[in-house]
Amino acid sequence: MTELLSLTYPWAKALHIMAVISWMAGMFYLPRLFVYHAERGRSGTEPTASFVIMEEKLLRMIMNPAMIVTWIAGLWLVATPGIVDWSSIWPWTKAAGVLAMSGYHGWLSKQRKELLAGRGASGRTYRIANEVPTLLMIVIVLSVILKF
Ligand code: HEM
Repeated sequence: MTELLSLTYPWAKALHIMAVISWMAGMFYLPRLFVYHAERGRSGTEPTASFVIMEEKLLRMIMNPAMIVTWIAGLWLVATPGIVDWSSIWPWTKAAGVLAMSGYHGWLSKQRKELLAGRGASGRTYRIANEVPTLLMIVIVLSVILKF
C-alpha cells in the first residue's frame, strides 16, 4: 500500500491542484453573485430568478464536487509516506486554513438558502465576506510552498 501511494503521488498532486482551482473559482465568484443578488435583485434592477439559478448550479455542480475531490486527493497526499512531517509548523497552518475554507463553504451554502428565502444579508456583508477566501488561500499556499 505505501509503495502504491508513493507511485501515485504525482497523480494525486495533479488531481489535488485541478480540484483546488475549480473549488477556488467558485469560492471567489459565489459571494460576488450574492452581492449582485442582494443589491440588484432586491432593488428589481435585475431578475432574482437568474441569480438563484446561477448560484445553485455553481454550488451544486462545481463547488461541492470540487471540494470533495480536493479533500480526497489532499488526504491521499497526507497518507503518502514522507510528505507530511507533523513536527513542522506548515501542516498545522495548512490544516487550519483548509478547515476554515470548508467552514466558509458551509456558510456560503447556508447563505444561498437564506437568499432564496428572502432573508439574505446585505450586499456590504457579502463584499466583506468576499475577502475571506483570498486571505485563507494566502495562508494555505504559503504553508504548502514555503514549508516552514
Ligand atoms: C481540503 C483539504 C486539503 C488537504 C488535506 C491538503 C493536503 C495537501 C498535501 C498533503 C499536499 C502535498 C504537499 C507536498 O507534496 O509536499 C498538498 C499540496 C498542495 N495543496 Fe493542498 N490540501 C487541502 C486543500 C488545499 C486547498 C484549499 C488549497 C488551495 C487554496 C491547496 C493547495 C495546495 C497546493 C498548491 C499544493 C501543491 C504544493 C506543491 O507544489 O508541493 N490545498 N495539499
